[in-house]
Amino acid sequence: RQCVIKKLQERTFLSKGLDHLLAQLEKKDPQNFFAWPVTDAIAPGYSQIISNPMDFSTMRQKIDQNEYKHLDEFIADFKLMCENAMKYNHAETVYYKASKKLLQAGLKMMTSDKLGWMLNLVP
Ligand SMILES: COc1ccc(Br)cc1-c1nc(N)nc2[nH]cnc12
Repeated sequence: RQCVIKKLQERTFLSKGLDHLLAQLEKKDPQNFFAWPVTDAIAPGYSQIISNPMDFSTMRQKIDQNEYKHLDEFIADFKLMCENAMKYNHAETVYYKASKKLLQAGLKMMTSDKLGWMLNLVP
């Protein structure tokens, strides 16, 4: 019973931390390019080129549904989201440049040692 309570506490602890990280990352996307899924209407042929789409609203859903067991799963979705934009868009576009900048700033924030406490939560 105690271990169940402990697991639940750890889980809310992790999701609180991920909530905070997501909010920090969203602030780094002022044009809201990454707030919602990219549609084929916005980007012709996107769904044929990008097989695993990702965006901040989907990451929010996954936090709320406890789908992230570890910080590195959250980081992997963030990287996927940025890499998708760099795959579909050419290097001189505003989207490619915004995603490169977001990726660098986001990883710098998330891989700093002060986040070590989140890395081993919820085994
Ligand atoms: C949700 O996406 C958008 C929303 C509004 C506007 Br304007 C552009 C995009 C968008 N466009 C393209 N070509 N590539 C992307 N990668 C991530 N965002 C995008």
